Amino acid sequence: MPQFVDDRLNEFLQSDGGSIAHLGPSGSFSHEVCSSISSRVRPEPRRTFGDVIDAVVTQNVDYGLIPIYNTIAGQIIAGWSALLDSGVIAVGAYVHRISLALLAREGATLSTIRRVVSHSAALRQSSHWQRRMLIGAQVSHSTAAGAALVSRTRSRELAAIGSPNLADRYNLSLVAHDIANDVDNETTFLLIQRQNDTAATDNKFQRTSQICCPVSPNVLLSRVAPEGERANERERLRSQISFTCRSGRALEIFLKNEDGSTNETLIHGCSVRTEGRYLGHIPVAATNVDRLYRAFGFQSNFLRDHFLGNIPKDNSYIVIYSRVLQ
Ligand SMILES: O=C(O)C(=O)C[C@]1(C(=O)O)C=C[C@@H](O)C=C1
Repeated sequence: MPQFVDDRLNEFLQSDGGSIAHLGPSGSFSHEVCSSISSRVRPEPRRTFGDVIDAVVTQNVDYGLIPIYNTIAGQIIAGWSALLDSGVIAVGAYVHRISLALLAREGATLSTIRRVVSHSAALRQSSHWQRRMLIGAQVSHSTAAGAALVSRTRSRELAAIGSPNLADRYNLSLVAHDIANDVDNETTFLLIQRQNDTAATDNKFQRTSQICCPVSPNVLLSRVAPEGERANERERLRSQISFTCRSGRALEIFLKNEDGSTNETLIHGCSVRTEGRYLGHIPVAATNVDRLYRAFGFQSNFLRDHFLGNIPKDNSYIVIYSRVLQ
C-alpha cells in the first residue's frame, strides 16, 4: 500500500484516480510505483524528469512522480534539479523497494556479458557488483529504457540492470538477481502537482516556514545534542548520525520565515548558520511532515522531537535541498 505524506491524498487517488506522469517507458521503477497506487491511476510515461515536470506544469496530467532519494545512492540529483524552482508542489511521498536484476538477451550468460546499461541511480546502487565483475557501464534515461535497448540489440555482451519484471515486458532473460550493494534498497518518490490544483484536494498548502536540508553530520550532532548534554542521548544520536552519514542520509535542518530570515527560537537554542548551497525550494504538505523525514532515512523521532515539535502542525513547509557536505 503506498504511503503518502498526506493520507487524504492517498484515499483520494484510490477512489478518484488521475493521470501521473512518470519516468518511462513501462516497467521502470517509477512506473511500478504508479501502478501500485491504484488501478484507477493512469500512468503516463515520459522520457526525462524534465518532461515529467513539463507535463504537470502544462496541465497535460494531474500529477507527476519524481524520485528524490535512494538509501544506497543518496540524493537523486537529477530528480531534485528538475523539481527545484519548477513551481510545483509536493503533495505526497512514497517509499518503494528496489530490487535490481541483470537482464539480457536469450543465450547471454555472466561470461558473455561485458557491459551493462541502466539509469545512473541504478548503476550507483549496483556499483560493487559491477566492480567485482569488471564490467563496463553505460547510462540510459531509465532502467526500462536500458532494457528496451538490450532487447533491440542482438549482442550477448550487453545487459540491462533494473526490475526483474522487465524480463517479461522486454522478452529478456534474468541472468542474476539481487545485485544491489545492499538488499535493503529503497527509493523515495515525491508525488507532485501544480500549485493551484492543490486547492481541490487540500486547502492547507499555504506556506509559513521553510525547512532547509543541507547535510553536515558533525554540525548536525552538535546542534541536536551539544557537548556535555545528555551523554546517553548524545551517544545514541552519534551512532545514528554517523550511520546515516555513511550512507549519505544525514540532513541539517534550518527553518526560515517567509521573508527568508531564520527563526532561531524554533530550534531549541541551537544556533542557525546556513551552510551548503541554496538550490531552490518546493512546498510540502505538512500534515505529516515527520513521515517525510523518516522517508529520508531517519530511524527515530529525533528530528521531530528536536526540531519539529514547535512547529504548528496546520502549516505547510518548504523543503530546501542543498548539496551533500563531506
Ligand atoms: O529508471 C527507473 O526505473 C526510474 O524509475 C528512476 C530511478 C531513479 O531515478 O532513482 C528510480 C528508482 C531507482 O532508484 C532507480 C532509478
